[in-house]
Amino acid sequence: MQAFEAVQHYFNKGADELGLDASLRKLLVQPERELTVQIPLKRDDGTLETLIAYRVQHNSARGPYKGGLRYHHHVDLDEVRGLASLMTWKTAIVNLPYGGAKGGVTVNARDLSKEEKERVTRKFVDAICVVIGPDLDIPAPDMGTGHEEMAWFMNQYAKYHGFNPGVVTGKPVEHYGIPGREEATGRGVGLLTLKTLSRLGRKADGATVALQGFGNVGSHTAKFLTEAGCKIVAVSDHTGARRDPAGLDVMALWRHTGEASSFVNNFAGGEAIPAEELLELEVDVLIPAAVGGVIHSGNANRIKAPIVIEAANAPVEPEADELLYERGIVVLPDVLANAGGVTVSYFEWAQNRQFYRWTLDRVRGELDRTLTHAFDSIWDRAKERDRSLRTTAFTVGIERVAKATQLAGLG
Ligand SMILES: NC(=O)c1ccc[n+]([C@@H]2O[C@H](COP(=O)([O-])OP(=O)(O)OC[C@H]3O[C@@H](n4cnc5c(N)ncnc54)[C@H](O)[C@@H]3O)[C@@H](O)[C@H]2O)c1
Repeated sequence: MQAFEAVQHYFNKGADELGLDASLRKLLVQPERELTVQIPLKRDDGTLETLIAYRVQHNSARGPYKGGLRYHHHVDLDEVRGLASLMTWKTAIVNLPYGGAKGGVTVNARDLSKEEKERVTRKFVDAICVVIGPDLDIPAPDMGTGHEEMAWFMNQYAKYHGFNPGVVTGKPVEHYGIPGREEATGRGVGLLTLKTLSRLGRKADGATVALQGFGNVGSHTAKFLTEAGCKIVAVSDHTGARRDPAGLDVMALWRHTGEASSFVNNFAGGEAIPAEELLELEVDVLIPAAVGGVIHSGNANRIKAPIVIEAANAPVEPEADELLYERGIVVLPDVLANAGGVTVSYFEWAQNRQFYRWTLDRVRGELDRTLTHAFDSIWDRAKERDRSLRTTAFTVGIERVAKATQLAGLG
């Protein structure tokens, strides 16, 4: 199933719960605006390459559009559309005053030098700056982008519209960013993993975890869960996977992938395993934190973990989601599990608009409170109505967006 169709599938299940009529469904499903642009990239060797980039603004009923920028070679319009609509439901589910958007450039970020990345980012801003702004659409990091790209983004935007740090979130802390944004998505994933374990009567201490992806989200999730007493027994990235039933040395892996800029395949700890095997290990918790579509109808019946936490966006395909639900496997959906990033982005945006600084303690406290509230209400409602966490989360999000749409009128 294509990315946008998959989100529509989940949307329809939530809309069915609410008895939403067909005309309102159509309005809420269609993106409000889609932009496809070209990015001329002058390579370091002087050659010219033309890249394609997208910004999809899905819905703004509850506030300015909000969503990340992805630099990845698989990016296409359908994927960006799917991810943009996912953001609409995510911001509504955690009750942030935002709509949903997403952007992306079809390019392998690892093939670009730092200078080339900067040129791509600035050209992207040149192409989309008319539809971006602190009250209009606020990008953030996603796969292949981080705080450096956000700093270039803000700087380039200022050349058109003047200084305004609230145009983008995920900026460096020293440059109008907020402490705790870098760790926020992983911290949120970790926090909600602990809550899921606790609601299922399982102990965090000694719980075994397999983690796919060791980028921003995966590495911070691993650190948080290790500190909470969990054992990260397997980790993978795009180069390979390592396993140690006694628990991998997560901080050594941090140094290896961070300071040493290396990859999982040549990490000295544990033993190498085929990357696909990681998903099928007998562990307490499986956390896909890399790309979409990794759990599908072909491998869903081989998943042995009783808990799957969707740290990545859309890692479980809809057919697989049904199979896991039938087997009693608890899936914490992406729209809730990885909402920590956009939540702290909201704090950063609010801080920028007030020219005020938050402390790390305050950021963490408010993040924990926001996610706990969303998690508890969705968990309780799912149990009361005997629905999956995903369908319940979508129901809550759709209810809020539909209400805002109706209250504003169509005038
Ligand atoms: N960064 C955020 O704040 C944020 C917020 C919400 C959701 N997400 C989602 O989380 C996921 C990861 O984002 P990120 O920011 O950590 O990206 P990143 O670019 O920092 O890291 C991606 C990681 O995934 C690995 N990877 C890529 N392909 C793989 C494969 N086929 N198998 C195993 N590993 C693979 C990479 O090697 C890398 O370790 C994405 O789905 C993203 O949309 C990110």
